[in-house]
Amino acid sequence: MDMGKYSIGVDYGTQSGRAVLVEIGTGREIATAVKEYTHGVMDEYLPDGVTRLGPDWALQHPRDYVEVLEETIPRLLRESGVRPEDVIGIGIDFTSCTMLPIRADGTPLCLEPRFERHPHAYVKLWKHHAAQDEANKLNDIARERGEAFLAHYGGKISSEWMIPKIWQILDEAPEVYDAADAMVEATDWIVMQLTGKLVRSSCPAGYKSIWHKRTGYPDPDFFRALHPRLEHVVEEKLWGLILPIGSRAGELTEAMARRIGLLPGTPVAVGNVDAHVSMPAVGITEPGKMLMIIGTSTCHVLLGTEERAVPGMCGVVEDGIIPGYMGYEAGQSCVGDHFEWWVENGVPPAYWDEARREGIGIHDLLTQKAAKLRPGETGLLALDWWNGNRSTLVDADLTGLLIGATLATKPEDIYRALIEATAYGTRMIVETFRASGVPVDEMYACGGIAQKNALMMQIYADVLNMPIYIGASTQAPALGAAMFGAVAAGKARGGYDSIEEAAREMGSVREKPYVPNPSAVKVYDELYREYARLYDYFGRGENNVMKVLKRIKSAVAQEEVKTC
Ligand SMILES: Nc1ncnc2c1ncn2[C@@H]1O[C@H](COP(=O)(O)OP(=O)(O)O)[C@@H](O)[C@H]1O
Ligand SMILES: O=C(CO)[C@@H](O)[C@@H](O)COP(=O)(O)O
Repeated sequence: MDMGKYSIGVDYGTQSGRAVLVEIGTGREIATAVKEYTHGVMDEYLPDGVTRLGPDWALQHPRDYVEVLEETIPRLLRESGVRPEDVIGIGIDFTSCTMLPIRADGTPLCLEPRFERHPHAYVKLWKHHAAQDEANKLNDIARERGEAFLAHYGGKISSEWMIPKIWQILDEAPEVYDAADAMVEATDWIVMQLTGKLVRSSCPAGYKSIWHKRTGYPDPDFFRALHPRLEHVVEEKLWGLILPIGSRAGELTEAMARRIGLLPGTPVAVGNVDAHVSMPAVGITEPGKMLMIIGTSTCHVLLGTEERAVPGMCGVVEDGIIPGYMGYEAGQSCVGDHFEWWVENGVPPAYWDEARREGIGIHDLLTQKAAKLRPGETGLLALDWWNGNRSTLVDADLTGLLIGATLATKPEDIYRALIEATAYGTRMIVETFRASGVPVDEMYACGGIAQKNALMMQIYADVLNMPIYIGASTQAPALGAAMFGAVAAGKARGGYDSIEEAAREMGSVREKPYVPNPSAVKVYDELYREYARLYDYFGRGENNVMKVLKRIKSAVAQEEVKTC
């Protein structure tokens, strides 16, 4: 074993935490460890198995996040033989806005006996969409008041973000709101567990908490207009130093060092977000190159030189991704989740048997079968809104649509149509950026699915009519987090002084991109035009049937709760 220097990155995804130990200088991933969350995503019941959650809820358990550290980091050290003194830094990235109410010392409220059966005391996962009413009211009020911040967020604040989630807690559980000394992003909370102090990251603050590098948070007047008790929400619940990404949040405490096998005093980077952190891991540090991080959902991140208003984007934040640039984000709320839904609910036993016989996963079986179909052959077209629309409509109340099914439609036809729908959704986002004056010249992809599903990447190349470059790492977010860990350590300790330097040495893409096939491009152009018509028809108010159905469903659910 040579005595190089190493950094650890921990990527907190939707279903698991993944840690990598990376060699400084080469970006070589020496060891990887994955821990599925013990409680997974809680969307029906609390851990007691009886406390029922409402529609659109999605919670997590904060203890699972600490377990990830305790299990994966010692495993990395054991398997690699790397000495703790050669680990010069740690970086974290997380899904976002994944948030929780805590006491001032960092204790999550859900760990207190008084609150363990209280849904609002748990972590609200990014895809918790039950704050849509609050998001709608917030957007109406912000529009009426002519709030300038709306332009930084594509004209709408999403129900996935911090302020609607805090407001939902206040509306539905004022006792939890009162007991919370702070509301924090999970990325900042886990960094607090490592360092013992609360430091907020400028990245989620900028994208998810309406914080701006130059102007700070919105005025108390705005918050008072939402709810009188929110007037001082910033001082009361969002306090804490905000540091830019790329800085050091602090050092590993004695207590945590003992639990995870590293040395106390190891530098810890300011927390980051899983999408944004991936850009340097793919080696991107300049404008015009859009990166798709494809997993449970997809995030699209892009650098620009000017702050433009792009309708329905998630946001533009100065220094939000790479210092010195405007960082743009857009996204799709379900991509892998979309395929998972189909696999779990629509695929007959015969297909599962076949996958077992062949010794492959069900996704691989469906992908193999779908790959035999030509573009257009299924006769199907879908809208990719099974978990709402994150960009460009920013509406969690939109739902899925499949059109063209017949008695001859097969499971792989639908699987392919769902893949194609996500590709059209991405094309809609790319076209919206371009139409708003933000160039998108090249496309990149990373994340679990980009690595696993070649058919899907080929369909994206064909639908977008652009080559798709794939990040070389199988764990791009964790690699990016490790790179930020190395920057937190700094050159003097064997790391880097800037993320650009780290990206040059440690970030990379696979040699061969997926290239568009001209005959497929032609068919997909025609199908995309139909997709765009359906998108406008169901998404921009001409036909609100999706919302009507949701309203009826929610009324029935409330009726059921009353009669229980
Ligand atoms: N071969 C595959 N093709 C398409 N989707 C897949 C495949 N294998 C798994 N998935 C989907 O990928 C998602 C998990 O993505 P991943 O990037 O591993 O995790 P995360 O979203 O937690 O970061 C799941 O929703 C699953 O349905
Ligand atoms: O919204 C963001 C980042 O802004 C993501 O954290 C969220 O889409 C979840 O990502 P994953 O699908 O779990 O990779």
